[in-house]
Amino acid sequence: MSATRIDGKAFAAGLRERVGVLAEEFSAKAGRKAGLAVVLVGDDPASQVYVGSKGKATVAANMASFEHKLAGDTSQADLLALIDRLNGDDSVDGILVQLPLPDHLDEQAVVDRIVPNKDVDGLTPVSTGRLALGLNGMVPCTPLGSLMLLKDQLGSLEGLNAVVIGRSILVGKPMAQLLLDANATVTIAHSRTKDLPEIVRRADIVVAAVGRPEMVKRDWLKEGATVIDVGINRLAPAEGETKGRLVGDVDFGEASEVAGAITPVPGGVGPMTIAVLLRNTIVAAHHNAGIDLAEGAI
Ligand SMILES: NC(=O)C1=CN([C@@H]2O[C@H](COP(=O)(O)OP(=O)(O)OC[C@H]3O[C@@H](n4cnc5c(N)ncnc54)[C@H](OP(=O)(O)O)[C@@H]3O)[C@@H](O)[C@H]2O)C=CC1
Ligand SMILES: Nc1nc(=O)c2c([nH]1)NC[C@@H]1CN(c3ccc(C(=O)N[C@@H](CCC(=O)O)C(=O)O)cc3)C=[N+]21
Repeated sequence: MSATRIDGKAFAAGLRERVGVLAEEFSAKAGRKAGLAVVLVGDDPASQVYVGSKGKATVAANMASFEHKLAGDTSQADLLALIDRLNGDDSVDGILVQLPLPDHLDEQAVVDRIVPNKDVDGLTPVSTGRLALGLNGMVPCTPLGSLMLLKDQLGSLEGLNAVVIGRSILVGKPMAQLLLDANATVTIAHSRTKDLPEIVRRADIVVAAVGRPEMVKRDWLKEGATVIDVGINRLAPAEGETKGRLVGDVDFGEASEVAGAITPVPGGVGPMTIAVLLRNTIVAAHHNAGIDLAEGAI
């Protein structure tokens, strides 16, 4: 049996298209474009690429993109001062600080400084608290994009056993919360989990968000399971390659033989993250400008 390949890239393109239409209408009503500011500290080449592609996608969706690239030795005070400036700038609707930050910076203090109504990454205490309480609010992009793919694939998630591998604030925890809200039965696994393959074998839904290349193997999966591979790992270049291959946390070749459906890397969750970031930004822009956006409009 060969699994259905879940085409995140195509789903994301559709979402970006709808965001683009809403953004066009927003500009006409508000007399300004919706704006997203992305802050990058240091010159990690992979992060540079993400920031560049986010910027292009933002402009393509009829929104304004503000990129702030700061030196790797930027001080906490200077970074907080930039956040304060963006908080007070009416042309900025969303602020994303690319994580991880260099070690000398206090990540949570920086994220906490973002005003909740511009928290398009859903990482401030207000956003995480609202998600925990089941209230409307900004939801982190990768988990929300993953949930969209799951609902598209499966319809109702009610009563399904879901195993999330990883418990980060950015991915694992909010993913588990969303699955719980969708009435799945949720298990969260992490680096101290015992008998991980056995736990994963019980799952109808597996979300892998670990950061370990091709960790999840064929015999970890129940026949027909739906697999969401969040991992983005760059392998070392093979002979004759200049750049190593990009792989997920799941061994795609093996898993495809048992899973019912699976997201590829690249072309799965990654493009959804960017599309949902734009979606969150247009939602924030409507709130910030006091313009109604119908429930379920996007
Ligand atoms: N596709 C996309 O859009 C995105 C992809 N990513 C990718 O997703 C992956 C995870 O990202 P993120 O959540 O930020 O990573 P973190 O490093 O913050 O978290 C990794 C989690 O995996 C757990 N873990 C580590 N090793 C094991 C193991 N051997 N067995 C079980 N659990 C383990 C850790 O457990 P513990 O808590 O005990 O340390 C931790 O909870 C990365 O590859 C990242 O690049 C991230 C964001 C967006
Ligand atoms: N505050 C914060 N929020 C984030 O959401 C965040 C972050 N920090 N730090 C880094 C991770 C990583 N991340 C990705 C987004 C898109 C792709 C993506 O589009 N990937 C393409 C391939 C890209 C390529 O070829 O390099 C794909 O999977 O098809 C990947 C990874 C967001 N992150």
